[in-house]
Amino acid sequence: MSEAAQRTTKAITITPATAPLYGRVSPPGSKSITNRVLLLAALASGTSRITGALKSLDTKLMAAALRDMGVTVDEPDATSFVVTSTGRLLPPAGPLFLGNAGTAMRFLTAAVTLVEGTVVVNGDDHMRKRPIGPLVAALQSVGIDCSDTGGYPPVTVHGTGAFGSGRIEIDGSLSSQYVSALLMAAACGTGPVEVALTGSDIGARGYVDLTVAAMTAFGAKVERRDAATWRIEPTGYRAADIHVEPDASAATYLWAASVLTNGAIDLGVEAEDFTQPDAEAAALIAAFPHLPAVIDGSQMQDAVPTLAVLAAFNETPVRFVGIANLRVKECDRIRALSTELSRIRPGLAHEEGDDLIVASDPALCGQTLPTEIETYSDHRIAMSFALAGLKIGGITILDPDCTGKTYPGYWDALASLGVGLKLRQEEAA
Ligand SMILES: O=C(O)C1=C[C@@H](OP(=O)(O)O)[C@@H](O)[C@H](O)C1
Ligand SMILES: C=C(OP(=O)(O)O)C(=O)O
Repeated sequence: MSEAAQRTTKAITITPATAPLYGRVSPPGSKSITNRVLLLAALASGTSRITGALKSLDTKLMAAALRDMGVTVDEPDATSFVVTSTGRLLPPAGPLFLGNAGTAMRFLTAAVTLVEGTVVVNGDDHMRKRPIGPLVAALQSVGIDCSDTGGYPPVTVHGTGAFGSGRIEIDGSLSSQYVSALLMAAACGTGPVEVALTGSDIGARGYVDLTVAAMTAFGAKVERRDAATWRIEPTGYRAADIHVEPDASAATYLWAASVLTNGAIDLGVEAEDFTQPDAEAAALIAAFPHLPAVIDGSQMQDAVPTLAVLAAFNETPVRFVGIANLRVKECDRIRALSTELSRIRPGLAHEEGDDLIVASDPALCGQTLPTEIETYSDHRIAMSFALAGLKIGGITILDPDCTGKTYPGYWDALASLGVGLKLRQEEAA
């Protein structure tokens, strides 16, 4: 956080919607796809043009890290990157700083094995609490000289300029990003690489599918041998021109705002046209206020905060299962959702193991319950609880700028739909 930001505290209070929300809001480009194609373009020799891209903190951190490794990343407009590279990453002058951008941190931890030299990959205080040990162990298992800090960042990698070849096993249960990271680096191997899952099944398989699709667009050859194994040929990557689809996780807030206010927000893209896993949440959101009694969040993890806040206004309670790895996202989201929902109304949500149960209370609509929502520097907590403010008076979101991680224009988007927002900015004590 900048020094100036540390001196001031910001908060936004949402005015409940008194009429259905109608209008057109285009979600920003997909964070997951943008950070994949930025890296793949950097690993390709030539010039790649990326349009429809997300410009947010997470993608700016990825772009900056690539520039630190000798890649030319131009930004001709608000939604484009033009990446020119030799296909080789050069040793950076200092540690790579990746904030709390999980995709940048995990993807680059594997990619910098392709650098001839030592690279330190680090993040902010929040990132240093997000596990990376399984990915480092997998890299070590194929002879890559790297180490983490007690299973967490910073990671130090002594790269040799190549990824090697053969079979690499990875426990992806904590993060599918570990799998994606290995797959993308593997195409730069000295021979075929086989990536095999160990441990329990991974959630968010849809993100691995995103990775394979992005790799293929840049000329890689990936064969899925079975549900837990991929074979990657040592093709390297060729430059490509890519148009990034809108962000499906960002779309969930707009879909939820539509159903909460009985409105119709036009996103300019249909749910079935997304390739990202969170688009699966569209059907559930459309079922509101008759959400099912149990929702398995494992394949739509980033939509769970949206769905959990929606569940507070559902006709019946909802249990969220398959969400254990929400504990190691930007914050412990299970704890954050339970705590902040119950801050609105005691007992509105609680944890049972790694399940989240939302009691649901449609009578909350129309009440005024002044509540300051702690957002834990988590963009999805901020964006999700803003939805509660559409139905309950007095909902204030603390540190609203944290939405800049993936959706800098979120508050402007709500305002453009006629949502009343009151900004409070105070000099920090
Ligand atoms: O691969 C990706 O782009 C992502 C994978 C998911 O993380 P994990 O696989 O770490 O759960 C998701 O939560 C994140 O927002 C983006
Ligand atoms: C978990 C998320 O992002 P990341 O893991 O890329 O930091 C997210 O965007 O919800």
